[in-house]
Amino acid sequence: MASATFLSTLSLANKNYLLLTPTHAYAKGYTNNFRVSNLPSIVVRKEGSVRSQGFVAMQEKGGSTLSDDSRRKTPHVLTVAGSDSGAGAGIQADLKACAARRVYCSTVITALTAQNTVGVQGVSNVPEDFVAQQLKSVLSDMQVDVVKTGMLPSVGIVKTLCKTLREFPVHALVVDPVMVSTSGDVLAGPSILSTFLEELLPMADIITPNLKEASALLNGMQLETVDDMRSAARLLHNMGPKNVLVKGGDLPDSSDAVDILYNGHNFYELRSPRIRTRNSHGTGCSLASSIAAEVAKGYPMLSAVKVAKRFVETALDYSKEIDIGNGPQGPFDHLLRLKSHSQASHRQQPFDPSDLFLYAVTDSRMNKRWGRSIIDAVKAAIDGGATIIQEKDAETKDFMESAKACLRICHLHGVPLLINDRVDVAIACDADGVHVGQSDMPARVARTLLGPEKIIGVSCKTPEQAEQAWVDGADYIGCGGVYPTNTKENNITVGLNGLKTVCMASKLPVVAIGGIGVSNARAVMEICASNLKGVAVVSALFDRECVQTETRKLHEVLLGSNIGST
Ligand SMILES: Nc1ncnc2c1ncn2[C@@H]1O[C@H](COP(=O)(O)OP(=O)(O)OP(=O)(O)O)[C@@H](O)[C@H]1O
Ligand SMILES: Cc1ncc(CO)c(N)n1
Ligand SMILES: [Mg+2]
Repeated sequence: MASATFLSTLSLANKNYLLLTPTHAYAKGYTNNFRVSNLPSIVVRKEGSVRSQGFVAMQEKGGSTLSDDSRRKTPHVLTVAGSDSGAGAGIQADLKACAARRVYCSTVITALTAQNTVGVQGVSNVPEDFVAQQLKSVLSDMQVDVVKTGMLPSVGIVKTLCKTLREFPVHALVVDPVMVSTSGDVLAGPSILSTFLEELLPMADIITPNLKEASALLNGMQLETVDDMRSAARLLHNMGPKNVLVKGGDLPDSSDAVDILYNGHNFYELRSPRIRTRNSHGTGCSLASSIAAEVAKGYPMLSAVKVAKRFVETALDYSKEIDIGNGPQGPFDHLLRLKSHSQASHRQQPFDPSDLFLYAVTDSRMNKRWGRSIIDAVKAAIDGGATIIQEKDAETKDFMESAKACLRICHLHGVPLLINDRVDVAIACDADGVHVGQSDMPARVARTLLGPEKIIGVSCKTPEQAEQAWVDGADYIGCGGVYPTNTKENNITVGLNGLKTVCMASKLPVVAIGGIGVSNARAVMEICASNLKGVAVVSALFDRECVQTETRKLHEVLLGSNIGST
């Protein structure tokens, strides 16, 4: 480990990183973005985005390998909420959701509720000074990344919380402004509204009201349509939180579960099919805790909300058969059936759209032609500056072997590995995700199989396909062929215009593909769409004698352009 006052520029593959120790991160003022007090180190990318150093094994300037795996920080959420004796919502839901998302969760209990599937039979608030004592116990000792609030039943408790948070600042604050349970019982009365609005909301990184709560915060405004939800999100954003998620679980006559996320610049309409189930008690608490969990892992807010929503949807789907209690709303299952999904507490590599910068797609025929193994090809591409790798077309048996070997190399260098088409191979080797074409398994089905956090890319040629990719939960779009190519037979060329049309039509990040190389990469970038994040290449890297040299040349061209920087 580098010395405590060490600050240096590291070169990893062709990327430059700054290695900052905790001392320096504080000194540099990065603590607002990332809580680093017991992180051994953080990596700050050249472009400025900050990442926790989860899987680090990197080459230091002097040549020694830093391996911090054993000192990895556990992501930590503190929930400040009420207990639900039925254990579907409140503290109990938060603990289960965080456990399912593999994040540590500590608890400050604000109230006890006697509650079941019928409704809330009683509430007993925890005395204010004892809430303060619990907060201090946790925050003064444990390294909390994110505080998530649920039921805050009195003005005194809200004020105590705000005061304590000013004393012990954390990386992020997720506020679920719980007021009324779905059964209609009051959990926090109207008297707390003004303190919520004046003190708590302005401190929040995100607030997650349901329709009734959004209406209560907005003086009884009627909310019945998705447009109303957008207006509410904008008005709530004016009250100070950085992000607003208006949840539409209770939207009448909607076949989809629609939520609106607004960050002050963009609206994101997040849709998932409405799961027909009685077991939906606690969805709100679980969603907010899952958002907190993903933010604690280092996800940006939009990704955190998307992953959290997918998790709630999957859990609802898996809970349809549960039969607990006699009331109208049963609890859902956070853990039991979800265990089949990846057990990792850290994603090896949270998806960052800038990873699409130089996207290398391997090709077994070309490797054969040039007498190199796929492993050598991947190593050379990464050494040349490739930022993401997609492994393509091989027989299953070889594919598994080579995918595992490539994964090790990729992860050593912080480069994600995606598998082309084969969701089964991606699952079997725990790759970072898949890329599917229009005639492959639909992205929505791939998402169900892969779980909420894996990366899914979809090939799209039209705005309609791009829209479907978003609806299906894809993370990025591959658009092309931009130019004619020999790699893919009978592939329709969309040209620069087609590429631009798809970029303009979608909020998803886009990588351009098809006939791109050193000579024309610049022209591709110059279409200047802010969501065009990079180029994907096959022949220009792998149908050449020296993969590393070709990758490096392309890397230089891309660096010289303004790709992804707008
Ligand atoms: N039947 C459903 N199918 C799919 N998603 C749903 C369903 N019901 C709710 N959701 C989703 O669950 C999340 C929580 O939303 P909801 O509106 O239910 O919150 P809430 O009313 O605060 O929940 P709670 O029941 O815990 O009070 C949202 O992302 C919403 O879209
Ligand atoms: C304790 C508690 N918190 C939150 C909710 C909202 O679902 C609930 N029903 N109970
Ligand atoms: Mg609800």
